[in-house]
Amino acid sequence: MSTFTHEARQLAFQQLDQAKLTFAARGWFPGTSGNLSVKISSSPLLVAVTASGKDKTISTPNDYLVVDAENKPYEATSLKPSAETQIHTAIYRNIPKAGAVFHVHTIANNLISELYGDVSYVTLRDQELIKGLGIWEEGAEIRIPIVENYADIPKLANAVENVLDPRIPGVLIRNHGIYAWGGNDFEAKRHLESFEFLFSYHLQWLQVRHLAVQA
Ligand SMILES: CSC[C@@H](O)[C@@H](O)C(=O)COP(=O)(O)O
Ligand SMILES: [Zn+2]
Repeated sequence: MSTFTHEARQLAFQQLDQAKLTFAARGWFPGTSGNLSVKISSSPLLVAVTASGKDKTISTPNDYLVVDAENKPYEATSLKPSAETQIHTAIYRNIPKAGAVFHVHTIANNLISELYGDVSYVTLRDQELIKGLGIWEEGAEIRIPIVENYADIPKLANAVENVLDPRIPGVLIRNHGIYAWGGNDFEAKRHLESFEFLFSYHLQWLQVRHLAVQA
């Protein structure tokens, strides 16, 4: 017997579609990259996730499916779950309050991950948008973990799992992209947008500062 209703599945698919088209309009899914998920049940863990290799700038009736805790389709389907589904389920397993996980490849998140990859984290401070991550303390400083981009997905998922920090809703994968999450789709989107703003600001700040020193 199914542990969720048809309506719950449809709502999750709609939320994924809305997030997908919004991010696609910003060019956040180059070359079919990126994947998104929304949790539909905690016990057992069941997750609505993007199908692998799809053009994420368009909507079709075959873009999403439901997977279980073993990353296998929960219902009969010809669709293949995202190749990186295991990273999503690792996050849900370790962060029980996570309700949605969004992954995008952007120039800004790739540059930041390479710039600070050798130290395995990037530190950001003195930015209003840190509040967008749900961190409201005065003068907050955040450390976003960075893991190496292992081709072996179980190894990559394990690396992500090992650096999860419940205070920081994101992990960078070096020269690959970011995984960001939140209690629901709205919060995961806010976190992802905040991270991307912080990364772009930081990169532009480094450039402007460099030019100012030269002048
Ligand atoms: C086509 S490049 C990107 C992929 O290798 C992967 O990193 C990615 O984000 C998308 O994989 P997918 O299987 O479509 O979810
Ligand atoms: Zn990816």
